[in-house]
Amino acid sequence: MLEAAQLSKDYGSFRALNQLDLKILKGEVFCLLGANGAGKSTTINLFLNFIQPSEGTVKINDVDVTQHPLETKKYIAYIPENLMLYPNLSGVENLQYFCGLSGKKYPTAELHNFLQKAGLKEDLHKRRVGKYSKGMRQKVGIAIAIAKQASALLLDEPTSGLDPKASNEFAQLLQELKQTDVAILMATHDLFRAKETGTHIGIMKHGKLVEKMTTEEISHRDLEKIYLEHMHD
Ligand SMILES: Nc1ncnc2c1ncn2[C@@H]1O[C@H](COP(=O)(O)OP(=O)(O)OP(=O)(O)O)[C@@H](O)[C@H]1O
Repeated sequence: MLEAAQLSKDYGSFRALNQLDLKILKGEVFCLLGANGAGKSTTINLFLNFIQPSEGTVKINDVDVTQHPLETKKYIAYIPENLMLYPNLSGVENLQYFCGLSGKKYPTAELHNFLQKAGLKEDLHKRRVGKYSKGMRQKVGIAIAIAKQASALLLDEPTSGLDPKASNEFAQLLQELKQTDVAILMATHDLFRAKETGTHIGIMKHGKLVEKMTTEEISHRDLEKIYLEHMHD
């Protein structure tokens, strides 16, 4: 579970995040929409303990991220816009390395199994990651999340720059992960994917969550309308 309560972040006199209240349960995919600079990455970075809150609390599985950063890091997997992997190592070697960092050691066959589950074709497993496309690298990120048995997944614009097929595949993987009781927070500019993939949608503006809804209760067209209305006023 991901939880923010009255969470704010100030940079000097500038408030980048303003009193965010948010709860994402296991099996939920919360898609955070908003213009550039709205505070989406700030929110994700607070969950990751990359930055410290100015006010309020941020918790993962009921554990305070600021007070217990090492413990909460064990629960989470993070896929940024450009996942940093080692270009000279293969997909399976990268996976092995990142599993090792989180204290997990798997037999090689198991590592291949995780990559397979993440949708990476077998002939790519042993190829240098430097030759991978962005979509393939993102799949290694998903494999890391699966191997780590992460209970929370944070994604910052993971599909930006992916072609529609790769983006669709990525969305399907998230659907599968959702079934495994992971709480997912994804910052995105893609309204279509947010509606398709998310269980919940939030719209952020000037650091404030100005709208929160379930994807069930809203059509694509209405979502776009509500989003644009917020961007114009
Ligand atoms: N280290 C920093 N120092 C000062 N201001 C910052 C810092 N990091 C972020 N900001 C400001 O905080 C605000 C929120 O930024 P944030 O990166 O969270 O936006 P975002 O919604 O993720 O945008 P994008 O869609 O462009 O990724 C922006 O105005 C940004 O300039």
